[in-house]
This record gives sequence, C-alpha cells and structure tokens, in this order.
Amino acid sequence: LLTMKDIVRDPAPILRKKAAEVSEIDEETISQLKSMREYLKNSQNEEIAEKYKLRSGVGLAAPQIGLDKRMLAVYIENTEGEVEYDYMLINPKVKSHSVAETYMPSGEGCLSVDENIEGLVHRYKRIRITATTIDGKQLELKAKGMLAVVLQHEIDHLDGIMFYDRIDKDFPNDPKIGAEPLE
Ligand SMILES: CC(C)(C)[C@H](NC(=O)Nc1cc(F)cc(F)c1)C(=O)N(CC(=O)NO)CC1CCCC1
Ligand SMILES: [Zn+2]
Repeated sequence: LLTMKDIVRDPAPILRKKAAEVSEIDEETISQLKSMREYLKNSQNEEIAEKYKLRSGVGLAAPQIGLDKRMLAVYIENTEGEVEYDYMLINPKVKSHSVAETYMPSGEGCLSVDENIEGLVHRYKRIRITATTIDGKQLELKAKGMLAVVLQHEIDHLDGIMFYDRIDKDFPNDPKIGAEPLE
C-alpha cells in the first residue's frame, strides 16, 4: 500500500529527469501502476485517507514514487463519490492541443511539493494524447477541462517539469490574454 512516505519530495533529482520509455509492460510495471492508482483511490476515501494520513491526490506520475518510467495514473471522483476519470497510461504522448489555454484559478499544487506556491499555471484547454494501457492496447484520448490539466501536469513530471516552472516570475497572478479559468 503506497503512503505519503513513498512519495518523493522536491527537490529530488528523479523529479528533474526525463523518465525512460516503458519498453516492456511486465507484471512488475502493471502492479506498480496499479499501486499508483490505488494510492489516488485510497486518498479520496475519507476513512482510508484519515487512517493512513494520505494527501488527497487526483493524479500521480511514476517518478513521484521513485520510478524512472513514463507512466501515470489519474483518478478523479465527483462529490457524490462516482468515478469521473480513471486512467493508467503508459508512454503517454501529447499529439495535438488547442491554441486556447486554461488555468486553475486557485493555482496548482503538487503531491511532491509540500509548500504552497502561488501563481497561475497556464495549460492547453484541450489536448489529444496517445498512450498504451496495461493490456497493451493503444489508446487515443481527447481531454478538456480538469482532465486536460491533470494529464498535462502528470506528463510534465515525466519530462522533469514542475508546475512552478510554468508560473510567470514577474506577473504570477496575471491570466494570459485569452486564457479562460477552469470553471
Ligand atoms: C497536490 C494536490 C493539491 C493534492 C492536487 N489535488 C488537486 O488539485 N485536487 C483537486 C483540484 C480541483 F481543482 C478540484 C478537486 F476536486 C480536487 C493533486 O493531487 N495534484 C496531483 C499531483 O501532484 N500530481 O503530480 C496536483 C494537481 C494540480 C493540477 C493537476 C493535478
Ligand atoms: Zn505533481
């Protein structure tokens, strides 16, 4: 069971590395990716999160648990506890994206960053990605809104990019022209 002690904190070299492509989807890779998804699911369950002191997460990239592998998990429940997004992606790749940008109005955080860093992180409003799933199938995913933001944040982790790298140093809280806040 993954807990907060398994989550690598900034600054750590692995968080600044370009993660390696997953060449073979073996049993170990599948179980590692499942444990990442399980962390997110557990962290959104009140009793389990409380019991194991888990920070409630919506996405997790393999380097954040010390794995040099290009894979990520996204798990988002809505307020009624219904699953909205549930993905385990291997070798994800952004194939195209909108010109339009969006941002989380309250800024972003990160499970690997303990302090709050203020400022807007601009992301593409819509993205089209391809990835491989744990059953070895190719998947194409068109994402917008929250899912697009989470996927971009996690794919950045696979490229050694932290959310705060994308905050404007001079005008951190200024929305870019034409960017719409995530509703
Ligand atoms: C770091 C943390 C604050 C825990 C963040 N959670 C989060 O943003 N939850 C959230 C946001 C909403 F807008 C509405 C809602 F219902 C819940 C998160 O899990 N991550 C995952 C992470 O660190 N992955 O590496 C950071 C998010 C910032 C933008 C996308 C992922
Ligand atoms: Zn993060």
